[in-house]
Amino acid sequence: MPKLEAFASYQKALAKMGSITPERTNAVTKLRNMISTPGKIILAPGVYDGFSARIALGVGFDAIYMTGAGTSASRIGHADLGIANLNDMREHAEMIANLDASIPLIADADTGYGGPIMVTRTVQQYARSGVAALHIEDQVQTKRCGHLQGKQLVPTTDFLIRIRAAVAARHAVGSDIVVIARTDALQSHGYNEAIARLRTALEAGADVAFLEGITTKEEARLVVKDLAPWPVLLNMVEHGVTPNISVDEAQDMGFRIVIFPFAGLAPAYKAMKEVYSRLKAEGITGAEALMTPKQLFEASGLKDDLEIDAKAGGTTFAGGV
Ligand SMILES: C[C@](O)(C(=O)O)[C@H](CC(=O)O)C(=O)O
Repeated sequence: MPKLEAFASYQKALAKMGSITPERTNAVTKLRNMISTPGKIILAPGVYDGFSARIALGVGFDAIYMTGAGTSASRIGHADLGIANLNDMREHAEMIANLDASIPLIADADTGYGGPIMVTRTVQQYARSGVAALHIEDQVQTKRCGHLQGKQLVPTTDFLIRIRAAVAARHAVGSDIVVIARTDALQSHGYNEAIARLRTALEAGADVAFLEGITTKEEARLVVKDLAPWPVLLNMVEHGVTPNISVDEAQDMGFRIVIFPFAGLAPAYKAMKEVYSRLKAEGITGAEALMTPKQLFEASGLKDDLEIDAKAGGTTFAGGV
């Protein structure tokens, strides 16, 4: 391969890993372009760690979604109760965003992890880490999953302060990161209050609205209509409080983004539980249908890594692995 061509391909491999900036800007721009494409719906499956992200990236989606619930479960082994902090979430998001920096990562940012100064740090750190969009909500700091009972909210003014801080923060770092305003007000304050909160947040500069815990298809249709022309995200937590709405249905309703937070975590739980239980009971995993170690590593970017090593002139893996 001529030297220049080899260098370009080396740069491309590095860019894919997020080591240089153009692809990162692309992910945000790409996401913004998709959001502004009329009729387009962005489907983002939930990923909760590097492996699930690799698998989703391999299947190929417009974007991927880093679930806070899944991050909490996989990174710190806790339920979604506001236990994962900014550092846990940001580090996780940075790793995931840079597995393939050309695919936009939408990441959960919970409450923004404190007052306006913390929200500013959150947005700036997420943006610098390569995250393309983040959502900030109006629950109290000791938050809980939006599909659990007993949620408590901050007053609208405090929610607005969070959103204002988020919008100002992205300008300050020269980022175009997409700010998604999420309200959890539906459960305790009702539909009208929830819509009013979202409208205020959008008027303050948020790009996308997220009504958490939609309980009926009628409500789903209504939120899109009531907030038009602003883009609205649908959180498709299966077996939570929201009825099952397929991607096609969500598109017909006019949603612009749909996330399936537990698309990876729920089946992973079931599969692991079964195999661990079989191992304990029978002394064998029964893994006949599972992959070889090499195939598993290929799912984790083995080929890309070997290519980087070889292109840089490394000889460690020259004989194959
Ligand atoms: C979207 C969400 O914030 C997440 O962490 O993925 C959760 C999902 C869940 O715990 O059901 C939420 O809806 O609060």
